Amino acid sequence: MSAAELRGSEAALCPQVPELQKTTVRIQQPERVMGLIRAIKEQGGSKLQVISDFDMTLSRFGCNGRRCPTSHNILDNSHVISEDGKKKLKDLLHHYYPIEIDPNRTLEEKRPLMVEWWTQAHDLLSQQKIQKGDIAQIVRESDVMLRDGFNELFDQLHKYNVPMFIFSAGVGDILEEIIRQANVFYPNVNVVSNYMDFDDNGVLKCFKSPLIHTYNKNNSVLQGTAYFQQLSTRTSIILLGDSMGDLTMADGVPSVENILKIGFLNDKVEEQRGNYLDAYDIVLESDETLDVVNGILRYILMET
Ligand SMILES: Nc1ccn([C@@H]2O[C@H](COP(=O)(O)O)[C@@H](O)[C@H]2O)c(=O)n1
Repeated sequence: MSAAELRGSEAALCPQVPELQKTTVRIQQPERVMGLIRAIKEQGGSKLQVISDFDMTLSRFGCNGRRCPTSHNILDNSHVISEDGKKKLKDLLHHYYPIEIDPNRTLEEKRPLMVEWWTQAHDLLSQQKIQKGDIAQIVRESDVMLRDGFNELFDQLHKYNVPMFIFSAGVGDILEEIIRQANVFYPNVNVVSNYMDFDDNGVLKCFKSPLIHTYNKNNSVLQGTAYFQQLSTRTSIILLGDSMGDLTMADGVPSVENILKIGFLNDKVEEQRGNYLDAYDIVLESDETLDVVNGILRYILMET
């Protein structure tokens, strides 16, 4: 259902979230979505947690017709990578990215190929003698942008003590630096991602395991992190993602009562729309903002 259709019907059920009438919003089951939002509000902020992907979900996919970099791309394009290294990393991207987003391949087919991509990219990066001390400058010099409205998102969650779990197949050291430089790395934010392993001289030697790629973002890589167990009372979840792999990010959470899945559909919109609408409760098409997420949170967290 388009936003225009929603405007005349189910949107009226939830006039408190006017952002749902944006033209970028698509919802297959509006009544279910409104029911979920109301149920999460009834449970209150003390029962809520947000689980989010980072690259192309909290960060922007594009700006003025140009692609914005992922946390891997930030490193790949930086001054610390040799020309030969840059070429090899770009070749990998051009080969594997179309596979990652191909709606005609199964996740079973994609998984081993994603392991190949990440492993080769991490090996190449580990040959580049990247210094830990260079990370802040690399991020500062990059074209990365967080989505419009990121300040309100992080500030609201911090203000109401809502835990935010960022589960990313990107590079943890880079994404942490991005949110640090944006001044929103609050104590309620926790990150699980691929982290670099530096030697005693602060030079990158390898990446720590487990390797997290787009399609293993689930319990299998969270074993050993006690994070979700500590949050067993947080039974309402808002999940934010941009790929079909992000849908399993909450699999390790015990006793989930309500989960609202919001998906950013950034690329190959026409081809992927059907799958996204089946999988996500709310789909945001080519929307570079966090307006809808902020609107829903404002409604849920506002004191009545
Ligand atoms: N060498 C690589 C590997 C992956 N990417 C992209 O990073 C994204 C990270 O995954 P999330 O699920 O956390 O968003 C992924 O979508 C890959 O396209 C890359 O740019 N370079």
